[in-house]
Amino acid sequence: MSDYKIPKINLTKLAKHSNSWVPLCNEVRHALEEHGYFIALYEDANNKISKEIFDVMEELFDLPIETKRKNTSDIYFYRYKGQLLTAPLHESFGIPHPTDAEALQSFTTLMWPQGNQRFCETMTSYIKVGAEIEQLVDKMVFESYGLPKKHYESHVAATTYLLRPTKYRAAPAGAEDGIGNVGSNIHTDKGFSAVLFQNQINALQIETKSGEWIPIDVPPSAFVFVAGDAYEAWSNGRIYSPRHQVLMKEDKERYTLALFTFNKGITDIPEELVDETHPIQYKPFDNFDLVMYYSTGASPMAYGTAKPYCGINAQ
Ligand SMILES: O=C(O)CCC(=O)C(=O)O
Ligand SMILES: [Fe+2]
Repeated sequence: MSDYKIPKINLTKLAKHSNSWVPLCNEVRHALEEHGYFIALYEDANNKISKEIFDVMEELFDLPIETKRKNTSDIYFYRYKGQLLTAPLHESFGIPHPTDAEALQSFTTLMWPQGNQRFCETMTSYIKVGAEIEQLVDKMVFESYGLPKKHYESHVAATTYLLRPTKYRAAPAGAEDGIGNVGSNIHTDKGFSAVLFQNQINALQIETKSGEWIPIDVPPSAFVFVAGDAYEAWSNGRIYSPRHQVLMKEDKERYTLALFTFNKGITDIPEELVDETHPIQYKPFDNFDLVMYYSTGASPMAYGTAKPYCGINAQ
């Protein structure tokens, strides 16, 4: 591997008026423009995320298959996925609007009609921290671009969350790399952002702009912030939505909690992000329609959807 350095940014105890705020905003923006992701260290989360988080995930995935399949939705990413031919190690759920206590409760009741208070409380401990990180990062990106406040306010008003608890089984012994050990096939994310929190099993790989695959070594209790296709389009192509995949190399199962954001309504490309060196590249777009476009097979899984869906002069 080249001398590539995984971007790591410490977001701990960031006071908006401290001297480090502006340089750190620039560092966050730079990481997302150059790498499309960064490892977020966020010690404010210490002791906030319940120690039982991966225990309740195990309990969720141990439910009978008929129960798990009750997690349905018209939206592709919002439902249970498992027993996939192309990613046999993968299983995941979609919990829409998890920041809303009632929505989380309704998922919980669907899975455990008798109730499961521990699941709700434990998940909430992650959702709060994940949303805090996502909001902080977005604020930093918008500020770093010097955008008028109204842009950030309308972005916040349009943000919706989706939590995907995901389990990857360990690959069978002797599994071939990229075939038998696939946890997630090569893809880009279709929303604005993903905040990932994993048990201590590494398996995520992210592609650099120059086509190199980097295995992401995530320090314990750190997060990975990944930009998606909607962030790329919104930023007029400045932010990079990296291709990534999950390849299971250790003989232990892996759990990830992925908190995604998708914007509702029409997202405009801020005119401040268009200039001579960055001519307009994307049309205003509907993030959920982009998801629909992708899920009906109009653009291949292994590539970004921003360009084909709302790119100007798309090929
Ligand atoms: O499990 C991970 O680390 C990544 C998951 C992922 O890429 C996704 O759910 O879109
Ligand atoms: Fe992803």
